Amino acid sequence: MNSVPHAALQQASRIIVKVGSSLVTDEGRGLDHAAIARWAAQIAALRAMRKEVVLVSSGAIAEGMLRLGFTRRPTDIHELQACAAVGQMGLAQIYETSFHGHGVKTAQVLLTHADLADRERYLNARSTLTTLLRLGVVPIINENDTVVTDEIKFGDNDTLGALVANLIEADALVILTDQRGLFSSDPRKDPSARLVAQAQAGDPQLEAMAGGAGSSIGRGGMLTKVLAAKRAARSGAHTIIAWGREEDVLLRLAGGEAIGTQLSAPTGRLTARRQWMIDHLHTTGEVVIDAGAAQKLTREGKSLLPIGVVAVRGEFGRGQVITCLDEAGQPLARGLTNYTSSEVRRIMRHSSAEIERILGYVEGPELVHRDNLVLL
Ligand SMILES: Nc1ncnc2c1ncn2[C@@H]1O[C@H](COP(=O)(O)OP(=O)(O)O)[C@@H](O)[C@H]1O
Ligand SMILES: N[C@@H](CCC(=O)OP(=O)(O)O)C(=O)O
Repeated sequence: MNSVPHAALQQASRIIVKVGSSLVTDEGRGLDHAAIARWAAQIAALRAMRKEVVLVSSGAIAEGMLRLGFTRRPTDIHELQACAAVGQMGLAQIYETSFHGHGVKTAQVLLTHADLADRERYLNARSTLTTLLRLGVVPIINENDTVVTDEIKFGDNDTLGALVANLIEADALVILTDQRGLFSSDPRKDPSARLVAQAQAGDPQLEAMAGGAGSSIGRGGMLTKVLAAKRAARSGAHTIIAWGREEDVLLRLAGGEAIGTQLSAPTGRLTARRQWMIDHLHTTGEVVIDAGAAQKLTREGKSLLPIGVVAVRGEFGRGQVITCLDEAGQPLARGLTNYTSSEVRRIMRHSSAEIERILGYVEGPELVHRDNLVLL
């Protein structure tokens, strides 16, 4: 056991756990009920510690191949999609059953890269996932293989895990795989390979160490995991790569034990988000706010509510960066808007309690939440 503590999971309150195909399907032999039951028990225990967990599970294609009698991975994309559709039924069923035993509800969420590239869908996916978490549900995510073609396909679920970590601003991404972590070279090929216990996510040396998938079941190998860690770090999430069959791996990580490889994010989440907004030089929309709202934003660290808005300039969509100006036209802040320009024109000068009556729905009481706001 490594004596250096891994604080990432101990301190995390929102965690993405990704499990690879070879683990889930016992190297393609079929869904590994015992292993899945162990992860479900651990995730239920993490939830009892008030940690929110999202599970990204691969294995649909491998399980579908088995169920449909393919002995080799099909090369035809539609056969692969058919396998994924069949196998996904098995995944949904086994996760639902395994978590049910612990009184935990699960939800199936199938996503494509295009869903997260489109701002509107991105925001919807984010709202759905955070709502599920708030309701105490464990979302089980996989790629929506049925509708993807090569160019819009997530190459792998490691990337999907990182995108989801970015999407809901998770604190940690745990990638469970069939090796004990990242080694200095592929341990299947190099018996002298050494485990890397800790490194900075994004360190270019890691990419040189990581090779492709060592089995015919997995897809991305270690390279996609190292790149996923780099991507997750952009929103401040630390990544841990560990062996999924390690006893009580999630619970021990949550206890601060060093298991596998920790790839730390160099900057905090808010710094990264705020940097992104500051970098956003050209905003298409502006809102003019009254003196009271300006005071709340600049002096009291509060969110911007629709009641403080006196004018809307330009057109903007939900989730876009807008500039907040005072009544003299001085830019005060920039932030991500929860409402479109036409919605703001209808709800400005109204209290947040009136939003539902005016629009028929509520995206949130704030026009720009404090966490999504940067002062200029
Ligand atoms: N530097 C490395 N350290 C550890 N494993 C590596 C390395 N380079 C390549 N690999 C291979 O990556 C494989 C894990 O990736 P993959 O097969 O895609 O698993 P998963 O299905 O869990 O995503 C390992 O079995 C191993 O053979
Ligand atoms: N959506 C695919 C995921 C494929 C994939 O990324 O596999 P892996 O490299 O094992 O995580 C499936 O469920 O089979």
